[in-house]
Amino acid sequence: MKITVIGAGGVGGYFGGKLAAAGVDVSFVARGAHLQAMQQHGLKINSPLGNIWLPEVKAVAHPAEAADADLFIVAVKLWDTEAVAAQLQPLLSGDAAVLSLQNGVQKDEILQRYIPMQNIIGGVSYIAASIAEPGVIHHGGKLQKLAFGEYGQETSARCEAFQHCCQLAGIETELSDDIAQRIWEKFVFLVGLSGTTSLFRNTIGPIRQNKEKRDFLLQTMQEVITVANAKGVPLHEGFAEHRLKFTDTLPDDMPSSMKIDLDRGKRLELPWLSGAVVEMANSLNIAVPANQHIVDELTPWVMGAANH
Ligand SMILES: NC(=O)C1=CN([C@@H]2O[C@H](COP(=O)(O)OP(=O)(O)OC[C@H]3O[C@@H](n4cnc5c(N)ncnc54)[C@H](OP(=O)(O)O)[C@@H]3O)[C@@H](O)[C@H]2O)C=CC1
Ligand SMILES: CC(C)(CO)C(=O)C(=O)O
Repeated sequence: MKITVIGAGGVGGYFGGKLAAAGVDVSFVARGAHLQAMQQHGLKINSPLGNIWLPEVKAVAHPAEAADADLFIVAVKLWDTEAVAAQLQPLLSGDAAVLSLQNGVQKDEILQRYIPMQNIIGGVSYIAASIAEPGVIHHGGKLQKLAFGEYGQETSARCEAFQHCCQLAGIETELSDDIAQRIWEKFVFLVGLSGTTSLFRNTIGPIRQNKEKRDFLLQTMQEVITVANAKGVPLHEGFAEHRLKFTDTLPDDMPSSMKIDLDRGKRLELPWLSGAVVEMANSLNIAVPANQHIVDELTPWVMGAANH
């Protein structure tokens, strides 16, 4: 299977790098200093699961330069989804697949504006990773899992082929027959973690150890469940507690990707995270005060520090 990874940052650089290290044919679409570094020195991944150095990787500036892929993995920030979808539109032929590993419950709707539904595979990624410096990915903790699957279909040869590649690379995978549900399940946890770590400007450890902040984290996740249920996505009330227990298994120093963006003065994915919860809740006449508070407090930073 030939794979083109668009966005070689925390998610794309890590998972693409692991696949390339296992011998899978991977091309990376990157930009700026990161692209230059990858072209000159390859890609490094520093990970508690073992460091990787790929001295030579295929790194290009545009998906058209790596268009003969069976699978395109989208791993740019949500701000860039639409631009990438437009770049991909003329390149897709036959059953070439597009798999977004981005966060949130709206990414595939954005892709669908440009890409036929039959080309889209649903997916979700669990990892804490970021670009440490151009050409270098830092993986924090040991979490590294992908769930993916066809929408409305049990499985497919292309999903099975990708699962095989992930298995070769030692990536934990779940080939899901209900990927829409898995995306919402991740959304519950993600909105809690991204909202609280950014709001309190801290990693998960001190937040979950403080009763007030822990309660706030739980409430944030409960609100997502209320919205999900109102939209017909079945998540039981106890699921927030379940996810809170999951956060207890994470390393103390784990941030969220949005907290890292906040620290680095970059744009925040807030509009698709707590922002989306508030928007959906408003249209359903539901109160989501915890998520509203997160949105109110972080909105001044949403376009990055330079615009604050
Ligand atoms: N980081 C994490 O731990 C996790 C992140 N996610 C989600 O995954 C998605 C990606 O996040 P993350 O990996 O953190 O993002 P990063 O910012 O680390 O990486 C994205 C990379 O893509 C580049 N890029 C953007 N647009 C293009 C383009 N058109 N062509 C080529 N390169 C491009 C960016 O460049 P530039 O910097 O110049 O914009 C950047 O280098 C997000 O939706 C995030 O929420 C999900 C799970 C975990
Ligand atoms: C919560 C986490 C770390 C889990 O993968 C994540 O998706 C993110 O911070 O973007």
